[in-house]
Amino acid sequence: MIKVAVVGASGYAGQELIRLLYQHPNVDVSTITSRSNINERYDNSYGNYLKISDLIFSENDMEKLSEEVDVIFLALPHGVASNVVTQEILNKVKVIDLGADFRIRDVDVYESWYTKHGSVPLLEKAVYGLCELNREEIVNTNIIANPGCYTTCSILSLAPLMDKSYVDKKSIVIDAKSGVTGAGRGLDLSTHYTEANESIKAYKVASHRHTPEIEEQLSKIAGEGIRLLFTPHLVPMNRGILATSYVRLKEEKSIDEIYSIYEEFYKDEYFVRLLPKGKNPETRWVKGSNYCDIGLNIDSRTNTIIIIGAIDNLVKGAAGQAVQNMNLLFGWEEKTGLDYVPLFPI
Ligand SMILES: NC(=O)C1=CN([C@@H]2O[C@H](COP(=O)(O)OP(=O)(O)OC[C@H]3O[C@@H](n4cnc5c(N)ncnc54)[C@H](OP(=O)(O)O)[C@@H]3O)[C@@H](O)[C@H]2O)C=CC1
Ligand SMILES: CC(=O)N[C@@H](CCC(=O)OP(=O)(O)O)C(=O)O
Repeated sequence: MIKVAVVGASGYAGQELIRLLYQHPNVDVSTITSRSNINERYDNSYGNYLKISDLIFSENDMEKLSEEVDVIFLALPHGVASNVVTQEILNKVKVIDLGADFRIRDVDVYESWYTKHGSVPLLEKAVYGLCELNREEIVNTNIIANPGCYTTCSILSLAPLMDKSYVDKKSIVIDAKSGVTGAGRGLDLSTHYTEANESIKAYKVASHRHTPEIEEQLSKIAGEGIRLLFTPHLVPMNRGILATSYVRLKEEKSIDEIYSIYEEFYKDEYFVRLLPKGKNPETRWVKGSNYCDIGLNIDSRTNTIIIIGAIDNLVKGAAGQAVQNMNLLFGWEEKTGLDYVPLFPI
């Protein structure tokens, strides 16, 4: 049994992590922290833990935690983690950060989309924790940058095509939709029930911070700089991301050819479910699970591949992927504690 701490446990991503960790056979959630709920019971914040957990919030004290646990999960807003993680802490404990602070290797890019980075030397030690692509690097690090929700879905949707010369890599467009939990539990008028329900809107058009994260990872596979268009939308559902990606072909290809590429790329991936030809994912079939469902289509009139990806933003897009990363770090089977049938109906 290892001991873990969840910092930022009062938020949605932190809660989802604790829910998954409670069902993990090798883990004891020994400490949960927050700034605003110190000394309060967890089941006061989240009634789903009644009679299940006696956990009490403590303060965010990284030094103390690094002496007490084997893994610290950080589920904090952007810009906080890079000011609390130090090399001294990483010498004692493994850190899995669910935020964006360690996701982008190029500090200038990070600072132009986010804020000043608090620990630049640690950036090159951090590994981008998209398990399906970076398994070998993940097992050898003490600091994992868990990918963002939109980015997980988009990168898994597009990765198999990135080294193909017949794909026009300047043509990529990603149109993505997210449920409202993607915005966290904090109060914000745009995620107020009456503001978000019965409506769909695009937001942060041509300026969403997941754009450079997707570009950096896809560029690594392509071996050239990728520039793409990414437009997120808020839709009135609790969980789920659906990303529709469009990529032009330079020459004609059949759906069978493209399908074989994805089949081969993901043949050993437990959490990627390539749907049969002619079918496309729906967020309702992945809710509460760590699966990423992918559907493939070709529009022969415009010679465009249309890839549809679906994940649960809180699971494969955050907490589930963080547990998958922990499993890799400790040499456990990757699906340990994550092997659930998605919840339906919900
Ligand atoms: N929601 C999602 O679908 C996803 C979220 N993530 C990432 O996970 C992280 C947490 O997101 P989420 O749970 O949604 O957000 P929430 O707003 O729901 O939770 C944020 C948490 O951070 C704490 N916090 C807020 N401000 C500070 C601060 N300045 N210093 C220290 N702690 C602070 C909050 O508690 P308190 O105020 O009590 O300290 C709370 O525990 C973010 O980085 C987000 O990008 C990643 C993928 C998907
Ligand atoms: C609906 C909604 O607001 N979603 C969030 C993305 C949440 C997420 O996963 O991104 P990070 O991990 O990078 O925060 C947003 O667009 O900012």
